[in-house]
Amino acid sequence: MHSGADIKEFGGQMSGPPLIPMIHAIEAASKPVVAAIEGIALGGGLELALGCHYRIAHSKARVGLPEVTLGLLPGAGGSQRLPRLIGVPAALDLITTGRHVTAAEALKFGLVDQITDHNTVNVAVKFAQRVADQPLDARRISTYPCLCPSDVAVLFEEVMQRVRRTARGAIAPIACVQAVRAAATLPYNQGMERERELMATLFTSGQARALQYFFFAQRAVGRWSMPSGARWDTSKPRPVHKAAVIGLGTMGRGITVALAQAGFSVVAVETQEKQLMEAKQAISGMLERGAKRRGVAPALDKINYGRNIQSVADVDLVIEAVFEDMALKKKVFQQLSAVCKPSTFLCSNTSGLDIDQLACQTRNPELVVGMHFFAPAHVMKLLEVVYGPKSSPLAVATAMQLGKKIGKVSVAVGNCRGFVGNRMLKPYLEQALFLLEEGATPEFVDQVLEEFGFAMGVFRMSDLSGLDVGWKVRMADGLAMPDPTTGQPTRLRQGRRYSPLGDLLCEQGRFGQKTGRGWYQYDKPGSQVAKPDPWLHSFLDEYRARHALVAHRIDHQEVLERCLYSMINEGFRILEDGIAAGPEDIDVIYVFGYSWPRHHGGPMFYAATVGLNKVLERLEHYYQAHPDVPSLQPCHLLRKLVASGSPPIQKWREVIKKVRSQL
Ligand SMILES: CCC/C=C/C(=O)SCCNC(=O)CCNC(=O)[C@H](O)C(C)(C)COP(=O)([O-])OP(=O)([O-])OC[C@H]1O[C@@H](n2cnc3c(N)ncnc32)[C@H](O)[C@@H]1OP(=O)([O-])[O-]
Repeated sequence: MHSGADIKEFGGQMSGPPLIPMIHAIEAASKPVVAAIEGIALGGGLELALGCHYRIAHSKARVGLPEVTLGLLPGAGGSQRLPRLIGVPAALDLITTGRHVTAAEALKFGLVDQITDHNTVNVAVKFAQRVADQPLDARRISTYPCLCPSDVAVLFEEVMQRVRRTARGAIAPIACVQAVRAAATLPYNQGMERERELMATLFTSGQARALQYFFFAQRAVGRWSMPSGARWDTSKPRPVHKAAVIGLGTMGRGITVALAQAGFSVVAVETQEKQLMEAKQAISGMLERGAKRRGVAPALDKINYGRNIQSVADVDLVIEAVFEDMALKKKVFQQLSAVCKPSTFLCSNTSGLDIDQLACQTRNPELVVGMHFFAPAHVMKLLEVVYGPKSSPLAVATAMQLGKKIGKVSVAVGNCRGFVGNRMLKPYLEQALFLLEEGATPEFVDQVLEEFGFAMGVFRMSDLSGLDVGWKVRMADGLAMPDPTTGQPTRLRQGRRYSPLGDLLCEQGRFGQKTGRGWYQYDKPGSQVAKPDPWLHSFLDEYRARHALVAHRIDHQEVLERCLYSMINEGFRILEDGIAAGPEDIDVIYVFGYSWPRHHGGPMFYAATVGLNKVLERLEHYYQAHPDVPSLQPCHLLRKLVASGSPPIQKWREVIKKVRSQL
């Protein structure tokens, strides 16, 4: 088993002998060298095997060149040998995606010479004896010509365009294509030189550091802790065999599919007949499509549908996914508490409501936690597991383990409005609206955010998810209403600046893609092609005139700083309040749940990269200009970190601990 270089050593002194000369020496050896691959051979591990004359893999082995996921390329000859061995198209696929392949697939590619179910080393020794007297000249991959399709220039052009489109500003996938192009067009030695130059650029890039940080952050979130001192390693989960989902709207359907696909028996309850029929059809379709993609049988028989909440009496865990309305959810929790076994965990898929209020409706509030999925729930990797003041470590451990079993990256977070993800989204969305009021257009704001690396800018995203969702929440909060004295929308609510722009669009029936109009216009309802809307531009002009707002030129820097730094500032408040245990939790939530570009590490890592003093200074600047926007006021923890000399992100927890103990 060889998982490649020790990622902690990147950027510092690497231990052990230099890999490239060692691989060259193996390849140049006059005796045959056979690599026996068991478990995994990734990165440098596979590059070493590519220097050998033959490769034998166990049938359960996996191989791959995952360097691109760490912001690098296979820099020990991998980018030059792999295309020579398996051809340019297959090598481009493996190197630009970093995906792991099974032994069977590796054999199909010609990456390994033989696979075995027996002891790999024994088989490799026998193999070596068999080939001992065969000439090695034809086994040294660096001497192979690179197998290219005749239209290789067109192929590289197409791949480069596709990679640029999907890389969202990440440089490693592009460098990977350039390195493979060098293999296809240059002699081996020159190709190696090009690989070295490209690797040197990547090695010192901030993106590689961000991706390597993120590798460890993903693993760090599994080591959760609660302010009570409960921890992942001292809290045992209870096994869950049978689960239930209550409410089969979009979220409930996705959650049911995720559970069934992972092998859980699911009781899926929907009280409305028509909705239940539609849900059954939709869930079966999702399961069948997923099974076809994975080449397995659809898990249709794992689900029992029902209209009656009584049918969940014997399940181990329930996930409530009814409409986002506190009164309704409270009622459901009262019913569940009466119907279920006393030991059943009761979880809510709320995206921001108070878990404690729900827990208070039940006999066993310690068994209540939030399980906040992201749409579409069977696809999106993120799960926020939300503990309230009464939630037991057992309930948190069980929800975290269930998340893992259904393939989610689960992050344990505290209970507050919006939890971590949606709480941080609020100032970000708010700033985007303020920027429109002050002179920007939705297209410009989105362009800046998409250039930064978000899959979608804030306004395109809002059109996709539907403007009416937030409108209903703001109405319930008493925000989205005209001023009772004037009947006019006001720009001040509850003592702070408020933008009613989203509410005004909803009043016009502009709910986004589904109505064919939102921040953009669409050819027809449901279309995904967003086009700038002249109506919206005149509407903004009129709005500014009505409120005596003078449009000013807003540049790229202002959009980025106001949207991102206000969100980051909220992230520091979340850390200060103990809602997230550390910056890694926030960063993992943002990358997996909100399409934050992974090559920027996550919002908190990005703040560290920009420099905490710069973030502080710019927030102070904007807060001075907008004193009625509290989210721009730099929080105590940020000031404290800057005053402590802006320690590296790995040391923030020490400062956070001090700040929390002073509160
Ligand atoms: C010039 C040429 C240089 C060569 C470059 C390369 O080789 S680039 C290629 C570089 N290689 C890669 O990109 C491979 C990266 N690794 C993987 O993809 C997966 O770990 C796995 C598939 C090997 C095992 O998955 P799994 O779910 O069974 O296990 P898990 O993921 O939970 O890990 C268990 C523990 O091991 C830790 N750890 C693991 N690998 C490394 C590492 N390389 N380094 C350091 N640490 C590593 C991991 O952090 C965790 O520690 P914790 O949190 O317990 O303290």
